[in-house]
Amino acid sequence: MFERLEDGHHGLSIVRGTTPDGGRFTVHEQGAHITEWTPAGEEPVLFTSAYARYEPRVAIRGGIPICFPWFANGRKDNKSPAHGFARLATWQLLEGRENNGVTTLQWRLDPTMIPRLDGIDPDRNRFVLTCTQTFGTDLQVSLRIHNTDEVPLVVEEALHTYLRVGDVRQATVLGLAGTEILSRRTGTWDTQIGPVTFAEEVDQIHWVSSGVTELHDPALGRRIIQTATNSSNTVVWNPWAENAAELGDLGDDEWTEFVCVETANVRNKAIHLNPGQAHELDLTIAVAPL
Ligand SMILES: O=P(O)(O)OC[C@H]1O[C@@H](O)[C@H](O)[C@@H](O)[C@@H]1O
Repeated sequence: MFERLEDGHHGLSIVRGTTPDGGRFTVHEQGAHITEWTPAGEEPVLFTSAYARYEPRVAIRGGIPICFPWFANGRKDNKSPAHGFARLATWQLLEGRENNGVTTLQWRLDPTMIPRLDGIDPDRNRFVLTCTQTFGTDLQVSLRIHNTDEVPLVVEEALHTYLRVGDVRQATVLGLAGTEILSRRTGTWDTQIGPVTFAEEVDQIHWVSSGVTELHDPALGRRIIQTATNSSNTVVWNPWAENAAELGDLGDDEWTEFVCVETANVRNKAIHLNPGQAHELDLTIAVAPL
């Protein structure tokens, strides 16, 4: 069961629903942004800040922001807003349906739907972005970009998943050993040895070949398994205490409660599409006991 609530949450429109087994989800139309997913019998899987701002054209801290058509400030570090405009735009709900205990929502965005885009991205191409979200015992998210222009299109993208943990200091991310890493803090390259652990700020882009990561969370006694298809990068981020204190939309202690493990195609792995071509990025999130 789901319902669309116009101005349903601090003046923003949302789709909110439950699955027959008792799972819950919320999606904000701004950004087609999943802000809650709680499968039946589980703690919430996604972290959303208690201090998140819910205002038109302001990014929501938590959940799954969709970063598009650039990541951070873009490949040349000269774009704003950070992480592109898709997370600030109001998407159109194309369809919602329920089938065999799962709910599927399909969203659409094209550049004509974004106010004042000329000031943000004067060089944009025409494209259609579709996001399909399926809520059941797993969560599936597909992001499809279709180049509807007559010239090639190059875009970066990320599903910037904020995963909720009991205590980041005990958490580890497996599945990235041996990958090349670019530190966004220092700009240096390295190779990941063993699992990613957290003892200070972590902000790094991995170049991956396998699409499977596992976040181990001893404090909540669970694993969050993410399986990605057509993704060449995984970004791992936790701001740690000092940086968190500078983020007005994050509580001073909330940095302990999440790890971002982001499914992405960025930098030299940006998506190149000829006219008429399409690309689909797929992610499945599942939870299991540790
Ligand atoms: O504050 P924002 O724009 O949502 O970005 C949050 C973080 O997103 C991560 O993906 C970046 O690697 C970090 O550098 C950044 O700080």
